[in-house]
Amino acid sequence: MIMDASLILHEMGKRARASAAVLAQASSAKKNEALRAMAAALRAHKDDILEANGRDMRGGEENGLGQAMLERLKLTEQRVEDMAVGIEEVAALPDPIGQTVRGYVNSDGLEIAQVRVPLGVIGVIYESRPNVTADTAALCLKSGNAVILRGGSEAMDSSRVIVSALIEAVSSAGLPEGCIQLLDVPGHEATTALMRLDDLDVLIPRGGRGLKKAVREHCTVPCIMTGDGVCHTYIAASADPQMCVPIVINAKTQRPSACNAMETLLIHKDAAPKVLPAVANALVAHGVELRGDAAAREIFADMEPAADEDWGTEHLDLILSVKIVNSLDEALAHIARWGTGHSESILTTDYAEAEKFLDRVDAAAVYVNASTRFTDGGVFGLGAEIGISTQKLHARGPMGIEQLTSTKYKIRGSGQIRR
Ligand SMILES: NC(=O)C1=CN([C@@H]2O[C@H](COP(=O)(O)OP(=O)(O)OC[C@H]3O[C@@H](n4cnc5c(N)ncnc54)[C@H](OP(=O)(O)O)[C@@H]3O)[C@@H](O)[C@H]2O)C=CC1
Ligand SMILES: N[C@@H](CCC(=O)OP(=O)(O)O)C(=O)O
Repeated sequence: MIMDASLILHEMGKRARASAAVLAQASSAKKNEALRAMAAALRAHKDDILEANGRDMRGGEENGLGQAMLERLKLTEQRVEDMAVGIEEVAALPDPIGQTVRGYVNSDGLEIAQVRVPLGVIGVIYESRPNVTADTAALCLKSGNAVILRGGSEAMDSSRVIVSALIEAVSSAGLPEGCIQLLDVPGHEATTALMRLDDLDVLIPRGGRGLKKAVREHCTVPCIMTGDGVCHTYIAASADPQMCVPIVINAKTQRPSACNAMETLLIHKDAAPKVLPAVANALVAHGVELRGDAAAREIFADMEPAADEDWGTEHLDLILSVKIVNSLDEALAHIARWGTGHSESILTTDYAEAEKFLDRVDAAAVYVNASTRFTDGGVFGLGAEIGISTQKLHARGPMGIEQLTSTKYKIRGSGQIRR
């Protein structure tokens, strides 16, 4: 299987590289034409896509996939339409390629322009969420990059039909079919081979800890990790009690399977007696299982004891760890110890405390008085996102089209030599 995947990928890499060269020179009008054709193709192939998704759903159910994961795998007519609209929104974004980031004349009289260019060939490994296939293909095409997609195995039928519709559209718009390719090989040997594909300019792995570990062990190409989220909400002593229930409920229950959902609630000891009962009752009413430390369980008895491993666990489900802390510093230390650098929030009315939290927490997105669920490319005004980077190099936080570009310097001289 290693040989098979590597051989297949070798050919895919060559096609992607050749297609990337064409795409890098394509006009904005041509790319937008292709994107609009991609949206139309999804609508035209809606029935095939839903049929394939039905097969994936049945497979998921047979294999015991949890409700949250099935919900994320499922497509409906509305979700296919949302995918098409999402691609049209990407088409409507300004083209980043060719933009001048900085332009100046240096002391030698050289005209120096730093301009945006595509990254080249991008590999994306992602979870079993079919809309990511369309979003990622659209973002890569708009930013002038060829992409090799490897979606989650539970969504493979859906991805296959979606990618085939997208390729048909790209080709009808006169761009090379190799701009968008699907690595349609099951098993982790295939994803591991993608991590080693020399033709990739960058790999974007989007997934949980198993994937992260595999990337650390096997990846030989530059990589932007969009990681798991052990996200916290800290209710400070001065928190506005009116805000606590809606924000906590939203952060935990609006989409528990998302990486930006809250996994641990920290509460200052002075706020806990007033706030915890209302918050905990609301969570239980929303079906959330609570796992608390001893102090939390003294205030709200309907909680399982939290084990040490709960603090580091991304449940991705209706399970929440709860801990009472003595100070902001203790909350910061807990987040530094157990957080994954994704999204963290403080609820407070104290300005100094809010600013300290914003400054000290080392995460991609740090919030005051808002739900961690907001960490999202669409919400942040990027159009869509290819993932939320939890690393610092090249890009951090939601990654849209600009984050899929690099720059180069164009220098225009008039005979200068360096002395
Ligand atoms: N920061 C972000 O932008 C995002 C983060 N996430 C995170 O993703 C996780 C949930 O996704 P989940 O369904 O668990 O997806 P996984 O992490 O299990 O899988 C994602 C992809 O990685 C592959 N993969 C998983 N493990 C390995 C491995 N050991 N070696 C090689 N390839 C591997 C999978 O292939 P296969 O399906 O064949 O197993 C799949 O294509 C959560 O932790 C969530 O927070 C999710 C979305 C966005
Ligand atoms: N940006 C996304 C979160 C990304 C994410 O976690 O996706 P998934 O793990 O597939 O549910 C959102 O909040 O909609």
